[in-house]
Amino acid sequence: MSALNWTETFDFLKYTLSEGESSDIGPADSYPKSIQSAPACAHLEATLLAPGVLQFTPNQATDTDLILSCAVHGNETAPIEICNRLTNAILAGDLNLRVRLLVMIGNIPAIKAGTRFIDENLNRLFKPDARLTEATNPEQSRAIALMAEVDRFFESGGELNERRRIHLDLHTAIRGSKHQKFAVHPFLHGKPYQERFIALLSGLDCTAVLLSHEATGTFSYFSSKAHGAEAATVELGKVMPFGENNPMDYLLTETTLRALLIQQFDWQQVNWRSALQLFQVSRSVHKQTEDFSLNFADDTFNFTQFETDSLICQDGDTAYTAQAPGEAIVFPNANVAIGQRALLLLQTVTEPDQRLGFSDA
Ligand SMILES: O=C(O)CCC(=O)N[C@@H](CCC(=O)O)C(=O)O
Ligand SMILES: [Zn+2]
Repeated sequence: MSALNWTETFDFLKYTLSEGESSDIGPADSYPKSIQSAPACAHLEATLLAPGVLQFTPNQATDTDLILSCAVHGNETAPIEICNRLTNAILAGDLNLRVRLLVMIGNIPAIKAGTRFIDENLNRLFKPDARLTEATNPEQSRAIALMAEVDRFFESGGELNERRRIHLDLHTAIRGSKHQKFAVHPFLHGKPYQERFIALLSGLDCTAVLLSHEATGTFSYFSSKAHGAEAATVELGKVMPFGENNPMDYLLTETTLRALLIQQFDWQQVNWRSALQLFQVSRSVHKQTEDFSLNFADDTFNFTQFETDSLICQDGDTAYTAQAPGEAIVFPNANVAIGQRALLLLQTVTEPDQRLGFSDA
């Protein structure tokens, strides 16, 4: 294994973005690389497994395998900054890690380009039951590599019944939201929800959780379905350029992430029932024609509700109207490719315990 010497100026994000552009970090194919001489290396191993993929393994026994991923969409900068701060803090010895941790920076070329993706939306390519095996563009090859890293990380941690597996895939939303921070919980195919995980999402400052109604190609769905991980797409505010995110907006989120990393997060202290609204995804609208339009203004917030029978969007000859009182929109985007999801429709869940299935907890 090749080695990389940590110095006080080491910065995980800068290192990842400068790879291939600087002669002092070695060729891009010299993986894995063990990080040496960091203050934290006295009590953990830090190994760069691939560009933007860094595993921390504490020397002492752990019972949790945690994945923190960001930049699955390249222009969603706040999560990248959060993951970078946490990673640098661990290496500098400022955070006493007590879980196995895999940090993943998703779409590196898209970060450099300042765009959501280069050729294709990476967060539609993680299909556990119809896996990509050959790539025809950068996102497809990255999806194949990231899925292999997730497989290896969870499988090498130990059996699912002996470990807690968590994957938090951190994003930001394109438009403003009535809930500044919220999470999308993957479809569980009838398996039970975990109250401790809903409480964790609340602890991360999410005030809404959307329960998916179907299989998808998202990164969090992959970890949930293929590895039984407690997983979610966590939306942390709105897309902003690097440097324009206010760290104060992420104080609670980051405090909870730090607590999770040092095994000090106590989910039973979180009053999620009063802090969090639950939504069921009722419909997923996929764009079918170039003649697709949204029937509301560009600055309409996520979670805006529509009156029954009012027009939400039009796709060629098909009109989508609100089917129940208070049906709400999230992630509307008329500019997606044909066949891709153009928006989700939501119903408010009035009996969260009943819907989540742990009313006796
Ligand atoms: O704001 C938007 O329109 C998109 C924000 C975003 O990237 N959301 C994720 C959600 C993934 C999920 O449904 O779990 C995405 O669209 O990939
Ligand atoms: Zn995103």
